[in-house]
Amino acid sequence: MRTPLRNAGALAILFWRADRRLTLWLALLTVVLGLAPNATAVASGAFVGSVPGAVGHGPASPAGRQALTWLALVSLGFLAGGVGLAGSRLLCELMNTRLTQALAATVGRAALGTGDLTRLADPTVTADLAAVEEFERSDLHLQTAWSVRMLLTMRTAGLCAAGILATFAWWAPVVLVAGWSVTNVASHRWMRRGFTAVREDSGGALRRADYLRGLLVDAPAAKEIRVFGLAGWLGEEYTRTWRAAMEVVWRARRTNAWSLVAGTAALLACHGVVLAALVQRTGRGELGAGALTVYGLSVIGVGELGFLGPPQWRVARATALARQALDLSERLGPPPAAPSCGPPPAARPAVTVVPRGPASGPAPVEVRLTDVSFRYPGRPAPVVRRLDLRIPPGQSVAVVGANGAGKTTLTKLVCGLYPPSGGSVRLDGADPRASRTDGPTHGAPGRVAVVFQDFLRYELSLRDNVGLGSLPLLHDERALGEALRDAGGTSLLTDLPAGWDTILARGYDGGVDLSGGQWQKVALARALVAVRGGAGLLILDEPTANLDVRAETELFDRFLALTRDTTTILVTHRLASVRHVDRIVVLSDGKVAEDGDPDTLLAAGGRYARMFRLQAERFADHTDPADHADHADQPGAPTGGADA
Ligand SMILES: Nc1ncnc2c1ncn2[C@@H]1O[C@H](COP(=O)(O)OP(=O)(O)OP(=O)(O)O)[C@@H](O)[C@H]1O
Repeated sequence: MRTPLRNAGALAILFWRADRRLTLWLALLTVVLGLAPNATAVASGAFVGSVPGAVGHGPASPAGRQALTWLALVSLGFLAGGVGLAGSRLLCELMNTRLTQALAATVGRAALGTGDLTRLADPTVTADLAAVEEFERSDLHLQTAWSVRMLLTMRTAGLCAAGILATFAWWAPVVLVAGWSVTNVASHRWMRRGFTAVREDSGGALRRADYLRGLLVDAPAAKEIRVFGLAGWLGEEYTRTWRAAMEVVWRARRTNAWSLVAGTAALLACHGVVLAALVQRTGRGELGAGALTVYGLSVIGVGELGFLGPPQWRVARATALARQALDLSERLGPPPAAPSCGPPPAARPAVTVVPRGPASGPAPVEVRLTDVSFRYPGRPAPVVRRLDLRIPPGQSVAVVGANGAGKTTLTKLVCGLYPPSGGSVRLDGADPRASRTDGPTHGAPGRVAVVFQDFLRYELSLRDNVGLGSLPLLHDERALGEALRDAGGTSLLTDLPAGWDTILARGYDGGVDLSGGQWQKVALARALVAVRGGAGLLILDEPTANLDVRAETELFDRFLALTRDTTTILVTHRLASVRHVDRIVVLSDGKVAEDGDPDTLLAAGGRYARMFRLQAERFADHTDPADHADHADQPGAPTGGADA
């Protein structure tokens, strides 16, 4: 019993958070609509009781007028019920919109509120987030307010009917409620087994089935699936997985069907006892036609106390989800902590901070990692081991190393996306995970701009895709245009049908998808906008994989020139592309293997020099590795890794 009550409490909190006034109005309407049918039943009984007198003495007689008054009250009761229903439908629609927003805000803020990604990697959190998201995507949540209102109205009406029936015999409502309770418990048990099976036994399989179905219908997956001829296999795999998941639910329900039968039999028996008593006392002349009508309607009315149907199931699901959503927000910590790198989330409030323009230039950030170790949650071995690195403000550093050396992990730690397992990461002396939610800098642009390998491709306009680097510059077309130009994407603006307003995704009116290289330019432009907006540290983590090495070199050089006053970290495995950085850091096995300026490292003949020569010598018929190092990406070619 505690769990349903806790869940109901969670939904009540969500209602309250969503809109207090609307909640109060709905509560009032719920009570009125619950009382109305009982008042109508009493008026009906009185009308039936007054009919013989009215027939005997005529409609103009006092008895006739009394009958007509009762009839008018019955009609009024029906009318009030109808109007109340229409009104509550309207309020419920409004409430659902507010609830959707409250739920999204609760879960969204909770997810964003995590200063780092550690807890988001927790499988239980992922499962809860997926469940809430699935609920939001389903039609169910659009019926939540209506279902809650309906269920509470039913229960109010049932309670009122029980009170009326108690005036016939105190035990009558008790017997009926007992009958309904047995049925209720039996049905609840049957339902719960189904839900438990979904959540605990087949939740993973259902998510997998959902993922497989997504692969079948999602546009981005369509290319590979068609080329590899996977559609048939995927279709079968989806059906098999879904059936296997549902079989668990069906089995749970089949094996518990006996409880439904027993519950129904108990309910029939209890009704039989009360109806028999009513008939008996009517037969003895103790009850008139009016009283029989009222009590008969009350017997039916008490059913509202225990009736199980779609509203109850929907409310059960909504309350459970509300609990999950609140649990999530409690577990994930206090919202909202602004992420410390990358473009700020679109939902962040408008900023009041005056952005630093390019004229003054953003103050470059000092990066300092002291004795940093890091292990991914659930992974036994550390990926970064006791690493020390100081990057003075304004320096440009290339981080190089073999696949899996820990380059991306290092950038994530610098961004504060994960807390180090040991040691400390400081940007200008501050923890990059520190929240910026208080004080006048609330919503200020991040001090770190980053473009990851798997940067975000927002299904939004070109303007948003570029401008989200710094919200204050979102509508500054000049700044956005310059950033796009500097990222080499000016032609995009002229080629796209609606210019800045073109949605960068198919499936929207006039929407256009971009090529991989074009997307990279957009992402780079976004980072440049962030730098204009005040980011003093720019990290490019191989976002240039789609470019050949010459284009990558040109781009890096252009970026280094553009961001001369910004601390810059470039991650790449093509050493020729980063010849013009101030400093090279070679990572190997999560540690700094070599550190120095490119010329010194090359002259020293160590690991970096070997890597550089290997990449160059592989194409010995050419003299400049920059001309050819892109071929190093070919199968079998050295990756430029420290162990190459
Ligand atoms: N989210 C994660 N969870 C668990 N392990 C991870 C995660 N991300 C990376 N790793 C592991 O950490 C190690 C370092 O990965 P990282 O991506 O930092 O290497 P990298 O040097 O950037 O490699 P590449 O050049 O291939 O991009 C790898 O062994 C990888 O499998």
